[in-house]
Amino acid sequence: MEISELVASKVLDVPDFPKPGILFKDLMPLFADGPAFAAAVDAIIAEQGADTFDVVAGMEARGFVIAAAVAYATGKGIVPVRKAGKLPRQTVSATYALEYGEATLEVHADAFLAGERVLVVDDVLATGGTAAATLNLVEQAGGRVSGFSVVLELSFLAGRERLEGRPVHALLTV
Ligand SMILES: O=P(O)(O)OC[C@H]1O[C@H](OP(=O)(O)OP(=O)(O)O)[C@H](O)[C@@H]1O
Ligand SMILES: Nc1ncnc2[nH]cnc12
Repeated sequence: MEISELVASKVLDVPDFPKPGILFKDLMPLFADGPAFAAAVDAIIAEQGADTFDVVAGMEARGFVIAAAVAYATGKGIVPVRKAGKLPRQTVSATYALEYGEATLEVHADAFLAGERVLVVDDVLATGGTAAATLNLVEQAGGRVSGFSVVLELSFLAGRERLEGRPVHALLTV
């Protein structure tokens, strides 16, 4: 089965969550299925190339699931990009709008070596607010974004346009 079909078969649509009018794409069935989760992680690594990055960054919370698996499978480290107030040392931060609200993300100011190649991964690309903020934070903290992968892209929310021509890999675009 194609990876896009596999992902499609493991995503549940939940209407009106977390707010009326939002169609929430729930990826928990994909995460809970061992072979399907492994196939998704392997597909992200294959499309990016394991030798194209030095470290993996993932956004709290669902991005951590993918990022940790990609990091472990490739023998790289993981840098968590966290919601405000969670990191103990000096941070760089960005506030942004997402499909159903607003959030602030932070990363430690010394999280990356100068010029380190950083693969950014998340579960969903919706409006692109989270992704745009994260890519900027990685660069503010001294890293170089080598690629950005998501499991699922919601193209009707135009997240790609917000990323101003940066390449995005999605296992499934709907
Ligand atoms: O493209 P955007 O409109 O920014 O939306 C995408 C983001 O929204 C979700 O995270 P959320 O902030 O809901 O947090 P969670 O992972 O903690 O559930 C998702 O995991 C992405 O990070
Ligand atoms: N519709 C949606 N479903 C799941 N995660 C999301 N993150 C932002 N919008 C989302």
